[in-house]
Amino acid sequence: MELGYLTLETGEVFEGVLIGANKDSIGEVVFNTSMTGYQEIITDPSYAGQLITFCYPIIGSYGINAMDDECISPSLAGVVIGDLCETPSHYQSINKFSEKLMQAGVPGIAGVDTRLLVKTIRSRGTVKGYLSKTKQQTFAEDKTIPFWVEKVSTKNIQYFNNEGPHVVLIDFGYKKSILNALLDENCSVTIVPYNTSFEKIKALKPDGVLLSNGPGDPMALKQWFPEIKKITQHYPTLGICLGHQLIALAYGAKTEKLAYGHRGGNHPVKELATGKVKITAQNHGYVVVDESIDTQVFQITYRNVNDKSIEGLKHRRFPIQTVQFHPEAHPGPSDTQYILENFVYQINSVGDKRYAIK
Ligand SMILES: NC(=O)CC[C@H](N)C(=O)O
Repeated sequence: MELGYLTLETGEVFEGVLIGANKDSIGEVVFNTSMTGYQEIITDPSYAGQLITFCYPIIGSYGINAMDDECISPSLAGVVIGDLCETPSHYQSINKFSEKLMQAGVPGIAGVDTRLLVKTIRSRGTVKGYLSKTKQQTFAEDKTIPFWVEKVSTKNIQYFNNEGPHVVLIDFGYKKSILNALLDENCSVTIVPYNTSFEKIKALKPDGVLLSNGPGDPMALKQWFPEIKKITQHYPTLGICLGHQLIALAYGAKTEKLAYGHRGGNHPVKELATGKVKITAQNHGYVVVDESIDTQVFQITYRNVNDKSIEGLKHRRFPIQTVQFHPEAHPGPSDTQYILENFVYQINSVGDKRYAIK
């Protein structure tokens, strides 16, 4: 085992042993508080370019299975973990965590005092980190921010036929479990690249449109806001995470970066209509700014219980709903899975009622 270092741009150095792909890596150091679901997390395209620190102390204990990948080629910058388990025990396990990283070309560092690292990020805010065999003395001033959505979005249109309503899924870096949730609801799904125009989407004759999650700053997609607005005005629409932010921006709202983001499977969110609190899966660094919402146009439907930030919106005239959290719940909890079911129900009620409602 070779020693390695995670150097933060603020100067702190964390020592550990290198695991996974043998390469240096630079990325935004973020942390995730989920107690399970490391496989789904490392394959979630929304983490593109980020170094994920797992708060849960042991990673790898139930191995890697054949079903839970969220994408084919993981795009995260690397992982930072406490204890690495190299002897997984689960009847569905086909691989070890460290082998999965190696195969995916993702570097990592284990044996790190992740509790101290998370405390550091919480006091400093999200910082850049450098993962390497050596301690990094200085950080090169690299001002170019990759356009991650373009890197992870599909290049080709993909079709999934089913008996139910036809949903166009705009891929900003979609998680496979969003597609699976739609297929479970009997939908036909067409996955299209992030930059598909309104006219092209219209030609596909959708019954509804879903704007997916995805990596990076939503403002990187500024030039597409007018198209997004047009699309949402023509079809029942659901926006998830980045999709939620893009719809808010397309209607003139603003987004801002959180100090250290919301990432984990235990984030409480209040449904304002009922006062009920749902425990949600989250993974985002940006939020929609409260004061920037035109409340004549959008109703705020959900709020984060911890910091009161906006977690959901509903258009007052058009059938548009958005959520900042992840209703596909992969990894869980599944408290808000009904949002995807309601979306399909809404498509059926808005449409020509051809389809039986489950
Ligand atoms: N999961 C997502 O869609 C993340 C959205 C966006 N990239 C953010 O960090 O806020």
